Amino acid sequence: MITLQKLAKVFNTKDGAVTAVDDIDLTIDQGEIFGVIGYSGAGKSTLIRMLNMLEAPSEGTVEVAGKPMHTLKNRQLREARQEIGMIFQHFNLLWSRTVAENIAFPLEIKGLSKSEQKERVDELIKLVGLEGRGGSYPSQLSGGQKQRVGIARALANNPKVLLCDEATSALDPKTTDSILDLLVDINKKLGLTIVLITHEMHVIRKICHRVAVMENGKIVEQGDVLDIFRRPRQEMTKEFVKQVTEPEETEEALNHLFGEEGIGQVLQLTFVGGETQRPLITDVIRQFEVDISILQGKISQTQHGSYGSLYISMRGDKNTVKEAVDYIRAQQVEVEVIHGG
Ligand SMILES: Nc1ncnc2c1ncn2[C@@H]1O[C@H](COP(=O)(O)OP(=O)(O)OP(=O)(O)O)[C@@H](O)[C@H]1O
Repeated sequence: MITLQKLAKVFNTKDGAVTAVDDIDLTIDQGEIFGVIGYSGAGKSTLIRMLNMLEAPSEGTVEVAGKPMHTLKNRQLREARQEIGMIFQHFNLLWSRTVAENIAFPLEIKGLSKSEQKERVDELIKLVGLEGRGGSYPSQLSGGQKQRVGIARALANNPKVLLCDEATSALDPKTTDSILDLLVDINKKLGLTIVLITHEMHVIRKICHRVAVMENGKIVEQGDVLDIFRRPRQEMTKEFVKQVTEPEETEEALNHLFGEEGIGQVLQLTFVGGETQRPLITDVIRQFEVDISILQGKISQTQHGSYGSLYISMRGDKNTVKEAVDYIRAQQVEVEVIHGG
């Protein structure tokens, strides 16, 4: 559905050239929810804005829904853009227009009759759960409701692709989740391809099928969300995975524990899918002369199944501990020795 080849963007500023996107190759399949994660300045916004040519590439090609976007101009570009909806962090609504009038805006531009517009607006209002609010003005809505208007407007022309530029970054955690649920719902109902950019791994975990990690304009790692959680390779990816698997206070609490006598070896186990339900710890203590204390555990859900993260401390004879760790590794469970290795 989307193919990027050797895509690059260089901004020429007073202080010299800034390479925002650096030689990116990427393919996104139809019906996929694809996330791009990175810290501020990584180049995410520039990348997503090149998908609909809000930003023109310096080099490379962008193909969306079979159209070579980088070659199109004027009318052809306007037509191609109708296949690509977009939502923004700060909603970009028209404040002097009601909810219904905001949603109708792209339909007006397309030249639909008043009655056709009304019919489509009613459908969209229902789709995004804003029944009864069509006559309200944006200033009378909550942040979550404003983003629902943004989504309805972006979907008005039945696009094939929806681009989400930090669409939940201005919302509180509960509202974020309700908007993410809506995006999953729309993806399933309409078979829409969704590309989102974010700096929050929670967003990736909750709704994305695949993810790319961006740093300094490049994609440094990409893959299925579950695989990335299970085996992050790059330091940057590990940091993002920690946002979800390791609450902030964990590191502090563990560091405190490391100072205690007899803590033994502290291990982080990561397991996915059916493995999350295996009685692994029972197996280990039945087979090896080791003592295990569970320090912290968590199971999280992704679009492709669950994964768990468990911190344990293991004590016993050095060789036996090593054998027990090797045994756990042989069960397809990732083991990281984080203390006493
Ligand atoms: N119009 C512009 N002119 C000059 N430099 C720009 C422009 N837009 C972006 N940049 C630079 O390109 C780099 C990437 O910016 P970009 O906004 O794409 O990153 P980002 O990952 O989306 O970060 P953020 O979430 O903070 O927007 C930054 O160094 C930024 O300063």
